[in-house]
Amino acid sequence: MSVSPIQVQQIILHHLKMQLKSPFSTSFGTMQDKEFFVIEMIDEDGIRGYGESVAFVSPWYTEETVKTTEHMMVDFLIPLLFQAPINHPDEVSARFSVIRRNNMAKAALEGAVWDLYARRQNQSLAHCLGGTKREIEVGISIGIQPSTKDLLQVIEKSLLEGYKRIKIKIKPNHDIDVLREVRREFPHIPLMVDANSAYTLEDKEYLRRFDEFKLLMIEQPLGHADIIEHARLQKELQTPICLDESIYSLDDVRMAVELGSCKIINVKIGRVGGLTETKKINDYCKKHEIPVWCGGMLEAGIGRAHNIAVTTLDQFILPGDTSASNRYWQKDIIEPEVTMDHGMIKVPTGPGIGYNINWQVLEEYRIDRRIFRRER
Ligand SMILES: O=C(O)CCC(=O)c1ccccc1C(=O)O
Ligand SMILES: [Mg+2]
Repeated sequence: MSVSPIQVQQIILHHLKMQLKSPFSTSFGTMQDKEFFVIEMIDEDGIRGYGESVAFVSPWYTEETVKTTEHMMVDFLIPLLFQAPINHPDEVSARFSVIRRNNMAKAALEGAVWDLYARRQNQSLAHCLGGTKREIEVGISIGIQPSTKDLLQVIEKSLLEGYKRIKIKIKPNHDIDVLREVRREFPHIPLMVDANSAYTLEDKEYLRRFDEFKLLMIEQPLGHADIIEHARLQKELQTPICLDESIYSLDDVRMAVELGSCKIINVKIGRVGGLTETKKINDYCKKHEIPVWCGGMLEAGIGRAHNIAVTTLDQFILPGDTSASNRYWQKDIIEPEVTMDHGMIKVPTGPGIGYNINWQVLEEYRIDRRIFRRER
């Protein structure tokens, strides 16, 4: 165990490209694979911490991309980390605050600092964050399927596998008819929808019809940056609105809660800029009795492990999108892989993220590697 400051000596960016087991479709389009960086961070004692970037190749979900992530890390954020020792990972977001936004780039590096810190303490990341759960509940996010028949089959299979709640992606002309059939087949399952910003306030009357399906929530129906119109919509809906794309920070959460724009928050570590900001959102939402859950970005094992750790925080009271490794991957880059049993994932207790890197698999998927050293 070490209480001395962390001096980051070396950062290696492993650029990976992994094929999804099956394509994932949303209101924006279809993804066949995931490209991202594994961040390997090494301190003076040779102890290593790992992070994973979550931005996609194209900026459909947020403005960040794989390329902007690399640019931000290489030209701005990594130099800031080398500049001075870090007493505690909570300092990293403050140090990064001289750079505007680019939250996913920041979170990827900050995640590696947290893992490194936890490993130096010989404690689990979940413990270092203040999380207490020993296992977490797992929901599934099901992409838009070729037909409703396919969707019903995927739902059936997911229920048999034990998932605790079902989320389906919707878009205009692929919503109420689909929901009617899903509810006919599965009248009582915990069900929610995610629109990824596919509607506008002009659809208000139409969206009110969703209330009859007794959904747990409707995720991000309106504009990706909108807070005001979601507040107008929430007043008209019984179904709770959950914000995803609109939430970049604790300040956004505060505005949304104060204006009544949503009743539930989806937190993605990358979108809000890291684990420290996630902790703050957890604490604020606890005080204001707003349920929180952890969203997913089709992460490989390292990102998945960070999601598991953060879901152990006390206000993460709804099942999230973080599933087992085999939900998306033929082979994951960690060992052991993340597994699910009866809709639950056991939180690892080993140091840091609690999983080891499977280097053989990682190297199979690696398309590039860049090494950065601190100048003395
Ligand atoms: O299973 C996952 O990792 C999350 C799936 C998902 O819903 C999603 C996947 C990619 C981009 C955005 C979203 C979303 O939550 O809106
Ligand atoms: Mg979403």
